[in-house]
Amino acid sequence: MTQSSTDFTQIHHATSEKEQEAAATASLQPPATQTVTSPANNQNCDILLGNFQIKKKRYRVLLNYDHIVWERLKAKKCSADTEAECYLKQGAVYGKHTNVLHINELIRVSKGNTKSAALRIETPQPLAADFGAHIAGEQHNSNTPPTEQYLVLWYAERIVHSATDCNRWDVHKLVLYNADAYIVRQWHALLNKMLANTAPMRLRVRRLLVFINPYGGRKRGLHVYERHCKPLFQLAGIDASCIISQRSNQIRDILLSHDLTPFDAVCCVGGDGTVAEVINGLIFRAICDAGLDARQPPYVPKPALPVGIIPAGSTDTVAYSLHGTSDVRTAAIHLILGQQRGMDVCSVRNREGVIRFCASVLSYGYLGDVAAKSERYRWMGTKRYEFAGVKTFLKNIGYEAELSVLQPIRESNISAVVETNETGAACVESTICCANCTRCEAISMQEAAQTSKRAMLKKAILAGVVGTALTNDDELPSSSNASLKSCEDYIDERVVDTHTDSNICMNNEPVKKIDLTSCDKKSDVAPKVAATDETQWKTVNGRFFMISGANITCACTRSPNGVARYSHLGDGYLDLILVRKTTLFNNIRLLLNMAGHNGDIRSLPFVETYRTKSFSFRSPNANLEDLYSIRGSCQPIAESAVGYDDKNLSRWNCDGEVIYDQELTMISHCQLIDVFMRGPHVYNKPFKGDKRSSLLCCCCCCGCCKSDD
Ligand SMILES: Nc1ncnc2c1ncn2[C@@H]1O[C@H](COP(=O)(O)OP(=O)(O)OP(=O)(O)O)[C@@H](O)[C@H]1O
Repeated sequence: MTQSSTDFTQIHHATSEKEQEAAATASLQPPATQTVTSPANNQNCDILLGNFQIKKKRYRVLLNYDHIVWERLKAKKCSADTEAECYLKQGAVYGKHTNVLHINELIRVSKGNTKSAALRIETPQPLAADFGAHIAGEQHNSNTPPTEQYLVLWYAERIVHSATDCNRWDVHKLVLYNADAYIVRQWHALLNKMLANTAPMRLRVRRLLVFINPYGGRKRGLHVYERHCKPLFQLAGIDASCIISQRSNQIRDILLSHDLTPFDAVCCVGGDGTVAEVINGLIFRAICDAGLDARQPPYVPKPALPVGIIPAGSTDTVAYSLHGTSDVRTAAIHLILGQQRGMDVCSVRNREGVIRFCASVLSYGYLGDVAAKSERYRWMGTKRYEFAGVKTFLKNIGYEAELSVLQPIRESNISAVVETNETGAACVESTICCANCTRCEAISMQEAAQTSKRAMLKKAILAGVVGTALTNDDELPSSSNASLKSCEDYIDERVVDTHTDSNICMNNEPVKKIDLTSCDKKSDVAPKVAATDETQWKTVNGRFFMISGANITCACTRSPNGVARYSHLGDGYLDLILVRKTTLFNNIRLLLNMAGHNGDIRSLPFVETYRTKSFSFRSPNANLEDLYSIRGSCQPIAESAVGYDDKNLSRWNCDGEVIYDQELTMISHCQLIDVFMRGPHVYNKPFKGDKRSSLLCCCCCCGCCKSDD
C-alpha cells in the first residue's frame, strides 16, 4: 500500500480555503519545516505531523517539542488541521493506544531507499557537533530529489515485568514508511537536530574512553564489552577508545597522567574495584589539576568527566545500586542516553590525609574479613565470597571500636534525620532513593548554588588567602591546613612510555607520572570535619560484628536491598550501620534480612543506623604509633599490608579492596562525580489490560517515578 503525498500534514494555522489549497500544493514541493509556538510553554520549536506506515498499517505520527507520538489511524479520519489545532490548544493528551517516545530515549535515526538499507548501521552516525553541518548539507542538497522512503528510529525502552524486574532497558526500532521522500528527509533532519541538542544534564557522548578489566569477575570483561557494549556504542555513533588493563591500579595511573581532553566521558567495564580505580583516578586528577595538595586538599574538586559503569565483576554493587540491575545492556544504554546524576563519593583519611575515595562501602569487621580472606580464593571465581563469607560468619568475631559520628543538633527536613526503632536503637529515616528522587534533586539545587562559592574558594586558595575562606565551609576537613604545596611537586618527571606500559590506543601528549605516595605531614589524630552550630559529635563505643559506612545502598543480586537500603545516591550523606556483637542466631537474622526483598535491618535490636556527613573510627586494641611507623601508611590506594595478623583487629573493605588502617575518618562529598544513571525505578503496577501504561513510565519526564518522600 502506498501513501499519497497529501497524507502528510505540516502543522500550521490554515484558516482560509485559500491557505488550505496552498498547503496542498506545498506538500508536492519539498516541504520546509515550520516553526510554531506552543501556547502551553511559549517555546519556539519545530513540530511535525504526518501519516506513515508502520508494519503496513497507517499511523498518524506527531513529533512535538520532546516527544514522538504515534497512533493508529481510525476509519473515520478527521481533519488534520483541526487535530493540529486541537493539540496546540490542549497540549498532549494521549489515549490508551497511543505510543509515546521521549526524545531523550531516542538513540539513532536513519533513512534508506529500502527497509534493509535504512536498518543498516555500518554507516557511522554523524557526531553531535557534525549534526549541524550534516543538516545544513542536507538542506544544501535539497535540489537533488531525495529517494529514501524509509525512516528508522532506534530507541531505548524500559522493560517492566514485575516489582523485582522493572529496571532493565533494551533497544527497539520503529520502521516508518512514507512514499514522499521529502517528508522522510525532513523528519530525519529534524530528529537528528533534536538528538544533537544536548541539555546540560543530558550529554550525548561522542568520544568515550573505555577501560576494560579482563581479570575481574569471571574474566569476561572483554567478552562483555565486545558482545553487548560495542554494538550499542556503534549504533549510537560513539567513538570509543578502549584500554585493556594489564595490572592492578593501571587504570588509576592512566587517568592520573594522561591527557583526557579529547574525551567526553570515561567508562569502565569491570567490578567494583575497577569503578573505584576510575573514580580515584579522576578525583585525584581533579585535585592535582586544581593545584591542590593530593594528601590534604582543602576541598575536593569535581572531576570534569562523567563516568559510565558497565558491570563485569563478581558482585557489581555499584552498578546494581545505580541502575537497580546488573544488566550490561542497561548500563550501556544509560551511558548512550547521556542522562547524568551526581553521585556522592566519600574520602577515607588517616592521620596523613586522604588514603583513597570510596564509591560504595567502607566496612570493618565481617565484610572486611571476608574481603581480605576471599582474595586468597580468587581461583574459585564468584564462589570465593560465599566460601570466605561462611567461614568468617561461623567464627562470629566481634571487634572493639570507638566511633565519633557527626549528627545534627536539631532535625531538619533534608538533613540526617535519625529516628529510633521499637527497641530504642537509632535508625535513619525510611525514604528510598530512586529515579527523580526529590531528596537528591533538592540537594542538587543547593549544590548548584554552592558551585559559585567553591569557585571563589578555589580562587582564594590560589591567591593564598585560603585560611579565612576555609572556616565557614562545613564540608572541608578541619584538619586541612590548606597546604599550598601543589601536586606538581609530586610529579615524577620520569616520562613513562604508556604505549609499552599498556596497549593504549590513544594519541597522547607527553606523559607525566604523578606519585601520590609521598607525604611529609602527619597529624596526631585522623582528621575530622569541624562541628558547626547545627552539628555535634556523638560518641559510640562497643564491640561490633560489623561497621559499615555506605555511600549507596550497596545492593546486588544476592542482596537486593543492600546493606544500606535507605542510603541516597546524591544527598551528601552516608549511612553508618553498626551491628553489635551478638549471637550467631541473630547474625543469621541479619543476613536473611539483607538477602530478602522485604527485609529492614533497622528493625533489629542489635543494629544502629546513623545518617551522617562524617564519622571517625579508632580501634582501642591497635598500637597506632607502631602501625604508622611500620607501614608508613600513605598510599592513595592502599596496598596489601604484609604480615598483618592481629586477632583483635579486623581490616577495612573499601569498594572490595582491603585497607589495614586502625584509625580512619570517612567524609561524604556531595555529588562529587557525575555518573550516567537515572537511579532505580519504582514499580508501578500496570492497570488491568493496559500494558502500555507501564511502558509510558519509562519516560524520564513524567512524574510517575517520583519517590514518595
Ligand atoms: N589485568 C589485570 N590483572 C590483574 N588485576 C587486575 C587487572 N586489571 C585490573 N585488575 C584489578 O583487579 C581487581 C578486581 O577487579 P574488579 O573489582 O573489577 O573485579 P571483582 O573483584 O571480580 O568484582 P567485584 O569487585 O564487583 O566483586 C581490581 O582491584 C583491579 O585493580
